[in-house]
Amino acid sequence: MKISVIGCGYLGAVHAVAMVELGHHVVGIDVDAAKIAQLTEGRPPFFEPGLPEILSSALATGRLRFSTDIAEVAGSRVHFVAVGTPQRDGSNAADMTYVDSAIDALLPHLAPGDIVVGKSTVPVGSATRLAGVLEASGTGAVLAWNPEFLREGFAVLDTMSPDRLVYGVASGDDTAVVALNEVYATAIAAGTPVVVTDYATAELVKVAANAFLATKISFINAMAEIAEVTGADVTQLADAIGYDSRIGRRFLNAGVGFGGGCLPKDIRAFTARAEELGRGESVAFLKEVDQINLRRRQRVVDLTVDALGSVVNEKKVAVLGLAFKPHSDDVRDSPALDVAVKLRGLGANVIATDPQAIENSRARHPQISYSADIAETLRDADAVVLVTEWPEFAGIDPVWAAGLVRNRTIIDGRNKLDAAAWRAAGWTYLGLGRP
Ligand SMILES: NC(=O)c1ccc[n+]([C@@H]2O[C@H](COP(=O)([O-])OP(=O)(O)OC[C@H]3O[C@@H](n4cnc5c(N)ncnc54)[C@H](O)[C@@H]3O)[C@@H](O)[C@H]2O)c1
Ligand SMILES: O=c1ccn([C@@H]2O[C@H](COP(=O)(O)OP(=O)(O)O[C@H]3O[C@H](CO)[C@@H](O)[C@H](O)[C@H]3O)[C@@H](O)[C@H]2O)c(=O)[nH]1
Repeated sequence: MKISVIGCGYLGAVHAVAMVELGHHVVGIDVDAAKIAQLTEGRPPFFEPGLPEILSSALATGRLRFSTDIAEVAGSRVHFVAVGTPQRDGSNAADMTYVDSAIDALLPHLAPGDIVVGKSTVPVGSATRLAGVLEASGTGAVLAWNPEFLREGFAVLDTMSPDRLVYGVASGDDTAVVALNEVYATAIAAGTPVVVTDYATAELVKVAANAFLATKISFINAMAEIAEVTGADVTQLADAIGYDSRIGRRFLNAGVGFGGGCLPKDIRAFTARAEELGRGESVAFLKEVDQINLRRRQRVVDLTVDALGSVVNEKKVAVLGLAFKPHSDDVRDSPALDVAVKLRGLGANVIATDPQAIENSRARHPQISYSADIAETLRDADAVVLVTEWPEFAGIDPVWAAGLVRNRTIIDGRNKLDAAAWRAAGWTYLGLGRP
């Protein structure tokens, strides 16, 4: 099938390439000429494990091309819209301007029978409004909403083998269902469940899933706050409640909290949309989820300041991690980068390292010092803070690290280190929600 993908960021680039792997012909469109040039040369504009390999093999098939010219979508039957929906400036709501302009740009190039498929995460009600725009255009194209659930760091795997597929379609619209079943034929044949529903349910499935995940993380972080005043150990608590299969152990890792380009902005946009709908109270708890999450960042900062004896100025703090999670270079709303920025703001001499996220961090926060070298980062540090649990950091030998720093204090913002081993090497080890 001939497919277009509008928006080639973290979601769209992976989606475009994966669709070629599934046997389709794909054109990827983006307004960012530099991104399109890199993709055309086979260089992903961001770090995603496995993407360089499948991008090269997809380009080699001759069935993948990238362009800034939206007219090149002509001839495609299915048009995926994967542009950003970031938090709007000065508000919690989602910024829909990129989706709106992508749809407007598509209109002149659509033909009867074309399917426009939204993948971006949008406020509930958007698809109905956009279906109206398509209908009024007289192009004969129809709209479906097919939210995406991929995780960064596992984006290729999640796109090729999703847990489920959700299609939001207009009542009685079989054409979109048939077309999407053809697009995802390989995954469906492998047993991926398909939920065919209305627009509103599809839109809500996406934000409800992220709201649930964010709530689960803030729940365990709330328990960490209680553990901190009672001497309990939140990691053992998580293990013990996680054995209950109704609860499950996944997403119960207490620490510096969630970040990224999805969970934080999606729970805020959901709250804003519910308020617009007059149902703010139904999801008011998500504001608490957000607050608990942000308090954890401050907790790491406070622990570090205490460890420095409250005199932060000119003290050297080594920050291990900048990306919002391992296996990603994404620093959007990253708790790790936020902690580094806050400590720098208090006057500390912050030096931070990350296997992939230094460039993105430097572009946003040049006031911080960066090093690609772990030893250089640790050398003469007055305190060490681990905020992204890259395997490179979890594997640091505490005896080796002890020989580099000025003061052996480590704040483990992800509860990933072996506390006993670090203490045995002479370190003051401070976890979150752990005695
Ligand atoms: N990143 C993820 O893991 C993920 C997963 C599921 C859903 N989502 C959702 O997918 C959407 C995209 O997220 P992302 O992380 O890929 O964002 P992103 O910022 O990485 O990518 C968006 C891309 O769209 C391009 N763009 C903007 N306007 C355009 C236009 N009019 N025409 C063509 N291209 C345009 C931008 O230049 C950019 O490259 C968001 O709604 C997000 O919530 C993201
Ligand atoms: O127990 C946990 C699990 C995760 N996190 C943090 O939560 C954030 C989000 O992690 P994750 O959900 O793995 O990353 P994303 O790539 O942002 O994926 C989420 O957001 C995407 C965009 O909407 C969805 O598609 C995915 O299904 C959803 O998991 C990261 O900062 C993690 O460090 C924790 O603090 N504790």
